Amino acid sequence: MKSLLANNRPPTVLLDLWHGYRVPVILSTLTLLFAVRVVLRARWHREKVSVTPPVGSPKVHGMGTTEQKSMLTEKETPRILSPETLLLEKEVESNLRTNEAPRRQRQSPKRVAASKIFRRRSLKAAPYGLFDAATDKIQPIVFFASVAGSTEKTAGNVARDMEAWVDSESNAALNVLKPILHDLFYVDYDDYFISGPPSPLPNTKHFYIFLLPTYNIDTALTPFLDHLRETHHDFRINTAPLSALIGYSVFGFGDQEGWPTEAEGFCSQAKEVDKWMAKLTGRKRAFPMGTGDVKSDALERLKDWREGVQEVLVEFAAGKGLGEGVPGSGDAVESDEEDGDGDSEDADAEQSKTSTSRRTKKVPDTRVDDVEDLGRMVSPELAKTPPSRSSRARPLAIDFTTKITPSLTVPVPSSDPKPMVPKESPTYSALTKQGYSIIGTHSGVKICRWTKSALRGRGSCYKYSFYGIASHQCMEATPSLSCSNKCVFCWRHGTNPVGTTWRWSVDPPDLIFSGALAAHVSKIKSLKGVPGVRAERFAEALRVRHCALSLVGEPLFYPHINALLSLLHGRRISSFLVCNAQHPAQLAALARVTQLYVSIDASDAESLRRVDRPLHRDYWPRFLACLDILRERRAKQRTVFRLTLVKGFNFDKEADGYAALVTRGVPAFVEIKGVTYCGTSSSSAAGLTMQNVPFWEEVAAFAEELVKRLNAQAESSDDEQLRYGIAAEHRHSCCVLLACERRFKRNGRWCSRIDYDRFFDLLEERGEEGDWGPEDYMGEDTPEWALWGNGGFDPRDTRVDRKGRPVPKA
Ligand SMILES: Cc1cc2nc3c(=O)[nH]c(=O)nc-3n(C[C@H](O)[C@H](O)[C@H](O)COP(=O)(O)O)c2cc1C
Ligand code: SF4
Repeated sequence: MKSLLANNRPPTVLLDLWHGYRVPVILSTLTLLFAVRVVLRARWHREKVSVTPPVGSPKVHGMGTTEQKSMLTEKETPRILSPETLLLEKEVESNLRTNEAPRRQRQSPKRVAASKIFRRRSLKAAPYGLFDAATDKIQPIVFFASVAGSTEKTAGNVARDMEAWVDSESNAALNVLKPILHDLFYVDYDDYFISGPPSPLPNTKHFYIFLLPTYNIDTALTPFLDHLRETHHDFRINTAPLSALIGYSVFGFGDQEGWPTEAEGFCSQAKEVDKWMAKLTGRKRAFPMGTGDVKSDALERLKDWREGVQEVLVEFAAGKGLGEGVPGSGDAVESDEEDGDGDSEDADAEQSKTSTSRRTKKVPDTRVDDVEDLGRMVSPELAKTPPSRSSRARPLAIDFTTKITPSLTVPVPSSDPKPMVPKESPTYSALTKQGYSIIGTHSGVKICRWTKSALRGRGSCYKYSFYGIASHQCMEATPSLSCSNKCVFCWRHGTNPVGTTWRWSVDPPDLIFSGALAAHVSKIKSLKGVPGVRAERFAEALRVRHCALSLVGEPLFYPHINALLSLLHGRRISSFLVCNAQHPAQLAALARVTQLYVSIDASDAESLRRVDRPLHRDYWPRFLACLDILRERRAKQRTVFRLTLVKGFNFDKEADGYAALVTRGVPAFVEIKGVTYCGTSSSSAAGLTMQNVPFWEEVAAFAEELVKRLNAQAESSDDEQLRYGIAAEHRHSCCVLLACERRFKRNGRWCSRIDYDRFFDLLEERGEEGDWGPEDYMGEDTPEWALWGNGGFDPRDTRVDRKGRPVPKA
């Protein structure tokens, strides 16, 4: 054993050495290994960044990947930038122009890093969103996306056109900068779509413009939409992180050959971007989204839209901001609830009661502006009695409604006449709260729900289906808020003044005309941010083409009604005037209107008293006199009886009575419409509930019944003028149109529409008293979709329910 140990001496020495130095050796080795690992790790990371581009990035020339020609032009080939260069580029980013080299692209869904929220703008807290016209400048940024290249090309043209516009002499003083063009595939979303871009120059405020195609397949637009959605849903980011922008607008390109309607996907991605941007900017849609079909009208529509956006920029530059009124909405589908409050007598609140369900509505209005109303509210009995003279407001001035005079001379008002609706009166505040603009002291204008609906492509009123009235170009107005009836179904009970005489000061017609037009256009402008408003309809809506003098009150009450009509016609604005058949003298002296209506709310005296609750004691003779005037007028005017059916009040067994009235007045048309329940206190006091609203089937059956009786009379009296037929329907507002067959059927087809241009030409050429009549300005045939049995909904539009959801086609 000893010899073995002697022979093994060297290992013992090694062991001793190990024991003596093992601690420093182990420590040195560990240190060395750690150092090698650190170095290797650092090198590995650097290589990964440069060799493998982020997922979805354009592939880089000379980096071991192939070039993607379709997405990248030569100029746009990304460079690998040093951190210093990146910083520098960030600073000058806003000044980069078209064809800027892309820095980075994200195509994969965005991952939210915890640090993201604390970036830039929140710390800088720039006074964004507020635009100071004296010091600030607007920087438009045109973002586009393109796969096949057409949008890219168009976007370049848009940027150039805008640049030329900025450079033009007339805009020299505008503080709008030349637009910057960005391809959405290459911008870093975090830079532009979390808190708005950094502003390298002081006082620069950004305006985003989007030009987007739609693809129903995965493209680089998909991650962009994901980014917008995720940013909106990220609870750490405030609800409107892009409110720093002064505004935005979107234009979508699509193909209607493959995707004919929006419901079928036309421009759906542009619509999505528009929706998310509304949310992220806190409703800063500055101009309605435009759309264009690349195979037909895209360029034309784009031009109109661009000009609209430029107008908005001019307004911004002048310090007017997004303008007054509706700021738009971030809601994906906006409820139409606001519209359900009964916008107008003419509003035709959508009520197709084809189903069996009956909605009940609470009775909202308890305002009392008139002592008469109070009495009637507390006592339904009192409501049935005509008002006593003593209960009427004094002073009783000239009752011009009984003054038989062929001319509409201004009545001499009582001494010291007062304004009908003074600014400080409760009536004024009640009406303005309901959305009326009061013009002068006795006139009003209001945007009806159909105008809004048509702007959004959600359907027009029955007057479009029947007569071709473009609802978005229609102004609903009245020159007299006062009325001599208190109809049970009137929307405005308790808010509009009543009386049989004009006892107020009189405003001149030009004040009413220009005031109404200005108020209407300003209200239209305030709708530009509302979701779904169509750019082309918005642009058209700024040019008023029709005026419905039927809002509330009695237009014939206004002493200068003829002068007002002549102002309208002078601007080639058509006039549909609805009167309550209580002012025969004024009706007899009325100048030509495009279409003249008389409300026929009952078929006999007792029923008329219950429904219209007229203030005139001799209401029935007045009513009949008006029918006789209409008969006289029928060769010169398009005359219409408007029947409003109220179940339990005026139509259950009255077809014979109405047939007799039609025989007396022989109107060109009879409109039959189910009442729209307005739920006001006075209507409930009169005993009106939802039960009084007829179903569509009931209205349709009544129309058929009336036609049968009229045609029987035509047979028995051998008078072809009494032969009527059902020319059209608008089922979703429960409305049917009867027309005189002899006059309004051409080659076996109904033609209820109007040639408005021809009407104005005839008025100019042959004059007011000239020998011309309705047949001379008869328009196109009634469209197929509006004919009896076809529903009457404009196929260009999309029907929605009250929550804004598309209604499936029947
Ligand atoms: C595969 C494919 C899917 C498309 N999907 C839609 C669609 O869902 N809705 C639509 O309106 N247009 C659709 N289009 C039409 C494009 O949006 C339209 O051609 C657009 O101009 C393409 O723009 P770009 O050339 O800039 O990529 C589609 C086109 C293609 C080729
Ligand atoms: S006629 Fe004009 S105002 Fe009347 S509901 Fe139709 S669009 Fe509105």
